[in-house]
Parts: sequence; structure tokens; C-alpha cells
Amino acid sequence: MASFENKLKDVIIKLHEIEALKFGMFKMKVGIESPVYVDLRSVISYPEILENIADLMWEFAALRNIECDQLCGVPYAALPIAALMSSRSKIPMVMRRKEAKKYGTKKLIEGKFNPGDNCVIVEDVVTSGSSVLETVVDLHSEGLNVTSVLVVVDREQGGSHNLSEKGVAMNSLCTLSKILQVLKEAGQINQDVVDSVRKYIAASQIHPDGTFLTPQPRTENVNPSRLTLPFTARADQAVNPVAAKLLKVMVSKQSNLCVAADVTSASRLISLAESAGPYVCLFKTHIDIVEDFSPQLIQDLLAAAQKHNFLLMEDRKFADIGHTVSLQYSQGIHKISSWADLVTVHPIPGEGVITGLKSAVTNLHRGCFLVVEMSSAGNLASPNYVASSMEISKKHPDFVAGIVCQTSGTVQNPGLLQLTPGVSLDCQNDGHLGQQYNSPEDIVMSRGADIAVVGRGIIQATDPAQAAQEYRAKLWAAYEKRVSSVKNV
Ligand SMILES: O=c1ccn([C@@H]2O[C@H](COP(=O)(O)O)[C@@H](O)[C@H]2O)c(=O)[nH]1
Repeated sequence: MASFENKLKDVIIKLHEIEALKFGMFKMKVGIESPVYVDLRSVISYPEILENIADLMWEFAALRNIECDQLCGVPYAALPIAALMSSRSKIPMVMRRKEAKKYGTKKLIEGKFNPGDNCVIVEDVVTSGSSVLETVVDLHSEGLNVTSVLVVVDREQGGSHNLSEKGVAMNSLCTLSKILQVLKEAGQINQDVVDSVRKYIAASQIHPDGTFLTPQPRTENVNPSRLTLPFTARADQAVNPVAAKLLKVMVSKQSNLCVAADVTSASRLISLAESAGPYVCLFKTHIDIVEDFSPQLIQDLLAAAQKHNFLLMEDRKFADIGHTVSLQYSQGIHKISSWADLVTVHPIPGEGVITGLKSAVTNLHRGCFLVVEMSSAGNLASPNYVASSMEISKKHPDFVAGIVCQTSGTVQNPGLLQLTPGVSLDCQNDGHLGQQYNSPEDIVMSRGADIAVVGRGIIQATDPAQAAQEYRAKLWAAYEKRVSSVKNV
């Protein structure tokens, strides 16, 4: 049976063939010209493609553990897709009218539902997210809960960010970047088209009110966003000294690869530090899984870090009250604060978790990554949780080096690094264990990772050094592609 990834590629290629995806110059609703146009209304003339899209959307929703009582299609292009998804899943559907009826029931929402029902919106294309937000307002006014939207194509022009600011998580089957990648690989578009669309995406981020987050047209003086500013320039904007150092290491080693060293013996840990070390900027440990831990292991790790010029991160995921985490950080057998440049922290306890950690490391150059979204299926990070966590990070720029998250809109500040786990070349998830993988290209281009975390893809490879080299090359090429979209503007 074809994999999800292959089925998605097929659909993208067919959409291009039937001209539902077009390249040229098109005037958009928001008044700018776009080199790409996505028009999924024509798909109703191709029932097989329509069915494939609906099936993929449903498979995608299941992969993301999206559950609901109602599906809501947004007129017009998404209606048939939502209807097929409803028929397949047996989840009932409601429909938002474009305008309230002027006669009869004057209903805004058609279909049967109960107040408090959880509703997932199905949309064909998202640009700024304004149509989805209008639908959310109407659904809320009728008593329905809306926390997520399923989208066929994300044009990557700010929709995800705008929706998440209003508490709605956007889950997109594919992005414009993904479409470019698939069509380029299939030989259906050339590099010039890819470059012009990338340049357009970078230069036309839109607020839901139609104003641009980036000025139009771009000028020499435009301050590029986190996603397009080169790491060298971002090092100057980092407030936390470890973030600045890490960015410099990344540039000097041309590596945005972090290896997740999930091994259980000291010898394997050191052997991995020696073999993968030359290719990584960051070496991530779970020191508590090492069965023969001793202080010597830390000395050996520090020596390897110095020899190969990488930083050490202990993925401890602190998640307790400030007083307790300060002890967990500095005491016990691992004495993490004495050797780990960086640690990971869950913001769930509130700001005290950071003040607690900070209180344990006066005078040391240390930093943390806040885990605001996880890569695992069914994780509980809601858009509100993500937004509140980002507020906490803003209060401690001296200690927060970056954010662990999965979506490109979460981190705006170029001085913060986005660290993203869930990366593998074959993209095969690990079943009931919950990990969800993306390709190196997607993680950097679509999901906005500055640093990608690769564990089993490297440590279970027959030759970890060669695997690390391969991941490093692919991840760095994706980063260069991301920033090059604005280099010559
Ligand atoms: O959301 C998260 C946060 C952390 N991790 C960690 O990353 C690695 C991933 O290992 P793989 O073998 O590449 O799946 C692992 O150490 C996790 O603890 C994550 O996966 N997701």
C-alpha cells in the first residue's frame, strides 16, 4: 500500500496537472500579485482526486489525533471535501452559510448540533486565516467549540500564526513549500519558479485584517524575519549568551543538526560523541538513562565537546516548582548545571520553573529551551498553552535560548532558536510509541526549525558518523534555501 507521503505527492502532482495549482502572476484577494494560485474549486470535476484529498485529510486528522463532534466545511471549495470526510468518518457535519438567510430560520449555521460540541473546521486554502476566523466567530456565536482547523494547503503567509493567536491550531495537509519541493522533484517546475514563490512567501506575510507583516514591496532596509535572517546576523540579536555561542558554532561548522544521544551506556555515549561530534552543533543527552553513569563520563563528554566544538544539552524537561528544579538542576549525582550548556524545561509549572533554574546558576553561562509543543501524537499543547508559554519566555530573555516546538509561527524573535525533534529520512513514525517524523527539508522549510533533533535516525544507523553527515548536509541545504529566498531582493 502506498505511504501517506507518496499519496500526498501523487495528489500534489495531479492538482498541478488539472491546474488547481498554477504558476504565473495572479492578483490576490488581499490586493497583491502572487506567482502562485491555488484554486481547489475545480476539483469537483475530478471525483477521484476529490476523494483522494478527503481520504488524505482524514488520515492526516487521525495521525494528529484530531477528534471532534462536528466537522464544518467553509464554502465553497472545502464543502465537498468536508462532506466526504464526514461520510467516511461518520462524524456529522455542519455548514456555515456565506450570509445569514434573510427569510425563514435566519440561520448562520446549517445542520444539527448541540451547544458545547467540539467542531473542527475544514478549509481548502489558508492565506492570512481571515476566512477561518470569520467562521470561528459564527460557530462560537452558536455555542460550538472550535480549537482546530484542518487545511488542505497552507500558503505560509501568516495564517498559522494569526490563527494560533486566536486560540485556533492550524493543521495543514501541505504547505506551498511542500508543493514546490514535490513539483520540482517531479520535474514539473523549474528552479526559477521555486525561487520566485519562496521570495514571495517571505515578503508577503499578512495579518488577518489584510495588512502586511512585511512591507510591500521589499526594500534593502527590510529587517527579515527569524526564518529568513542568516544565523550570523541572529547571533547578534540573541540575549542569552549560550544562544549566541550556539549560533556561532552552527555557522562555523555549517551544522544545524542536534543528535539525540539516547543510549544507555557510557561507552556508547562517548563513542557517539566521537563519531557524530564533527557534524553536530549540539549533543543532546538523557543522562538518567545511562546505566553506568560516573563523574568520569561527564569529563569525557566535556572533552569531546571541546574537541569537536559542540554544545551539550541535557534534555531533562524540568517541570516542577522553582525550589525543586533548582535542586534537580544543581544537585544529585548528575549535577547537571555544572556541565550542560543547555537544558530543556516544561513551562507547565509557570514562570517559577525558570526563576528556580536561574537561581541555581548565578555567574555561569547557561541557558534553557522551553518545550512549548511536542512532536508526539496526541500531545496536550493547545494554542493557548503555546501562547502563554511564549509570554513566559519573553520575561526571561537572559536565560531562554530557544523554544522546542513544531510549527514555524511560534517563534518570531530572531534572537531565539527553534529546536525541533521528530526528524527522519524515511519519515516512518514509531507506531504506538507516538513519535511523529518529518523529513529534514520539511522540518526546516515548512516547520521553521533552526536546529533539527535526530535520534534513532543516527544512533541506530549502521554507520552513525555517515548518517550524521547525511542529515547535516540535508538540514544545512534546507536552511540555506530558506534564507536564500531573500538574499537577492
Ligand atoms: O517534543 C519532543 C521533545 C523532545 N524529544 C526528544 O527528541 C529525541 C527524538 O529522538 P528520535 O529517535 O529521533 O525520535 C528524543 O530524545 C526525545 O526525548 C522529542 O522526540 N519530541
